[in-house]
Amino acid sequence: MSNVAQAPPFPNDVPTHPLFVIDYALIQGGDEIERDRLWQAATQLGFWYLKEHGAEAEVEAMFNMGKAFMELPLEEKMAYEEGDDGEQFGYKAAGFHTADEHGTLDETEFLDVAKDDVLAFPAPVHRTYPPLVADAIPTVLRPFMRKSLAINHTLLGVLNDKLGLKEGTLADLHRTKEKSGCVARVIRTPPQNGKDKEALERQALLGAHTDFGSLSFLHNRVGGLQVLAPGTEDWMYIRPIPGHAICNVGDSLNIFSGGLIRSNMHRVVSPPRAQAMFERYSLAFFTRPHDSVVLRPLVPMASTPDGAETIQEDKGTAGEWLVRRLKYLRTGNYNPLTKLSCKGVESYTAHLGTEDYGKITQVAAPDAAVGA
Ligand SMILES: O=C(O)CCC(=O)C(=O)O
Ligand SMILES: [Fe+2]
Repeated sequence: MSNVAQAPPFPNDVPTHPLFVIDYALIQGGDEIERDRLWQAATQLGFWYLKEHGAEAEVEAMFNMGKAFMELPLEEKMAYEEGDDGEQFGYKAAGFHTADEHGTLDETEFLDVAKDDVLAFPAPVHRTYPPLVADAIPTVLRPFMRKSLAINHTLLGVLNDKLGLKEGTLADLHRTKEKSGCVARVIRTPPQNGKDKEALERQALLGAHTDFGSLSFLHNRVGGLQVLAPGTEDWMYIRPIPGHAICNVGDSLNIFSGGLIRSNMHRVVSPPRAQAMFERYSLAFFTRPHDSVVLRPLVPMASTPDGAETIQEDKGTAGEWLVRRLKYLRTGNYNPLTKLSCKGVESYTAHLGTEDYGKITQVAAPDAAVGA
């Protein structure tokens, strides 16, 4: 166990939302039942646990590198700040994203390292990184990314088949060699002690959002991640389970699937109870379509329960989608008086993705799910 996991275990008396547990070894072996369960998880909530993924050692090394980076002096990190133009790689300081439509500041720091920079290293594709991060590219970042990419591509292959798409269709929209927004992210939030209970329950440290790309491979050590399940109004914690990654679907895959595969709302709040007194670290790898891919449905569109079609037209390219979503999350583009960005576009709502499309499938209690 690394030194990022000092907090006590997630409490047993805090309500949590159950998730399917998908066994990656069975998926790799082509097990039909497990492939069906992955499809159910992806279409019902769009979140599942993944066990037997074989990336634990790489994840651990990433946490240790990420912690060393986060402990650098703020001014060193600020030299790599992502800025207000939709740049998605580098460092995002706390308070630089709005956490809600009122312009509340987020409390989350990111280290975002591009897949393209890691695979082409030492040649920079998008940007350079602090020496501590650059030095870790061959030994830490590259092994983590290679595993994450392989896992997400295997899962995409299953979803490709279940959608009835010609073999390789989704793979062809996520070509590793093309420039993309694929990124490894280390996430830190500060200890939350000293805040009153109500503030803790109310305040998002990372605002409610859907992910921008296709598949996210997430590693939580302490609580804080919450989902808003379809048909419900209460945010529910997801329980971190040792050795289990949390996988979730993002907007691009939701759009490709005509709304069938769900990109669900989630956020980060204070870890519960005694865990709140500790820093929270988490780690994600986001697989996103390459930048030039046009986001549009590839299968007939799903309908909402009242029959209304949800995804009407193409949404521009994956690259444009990312820039728009990131840019209008930036505090620097938010005007607290008019809620208009400096450039005269509605700011917070201008960043939104497929959050409105999530009313397609009713969530059923997953079988054999744990975490509740
Ligand atoms: O830290 C987490 O558990 C989730 C982070 C997240 O949702 C994101 O970075 O998109
Ligand atoms: Fe997310």
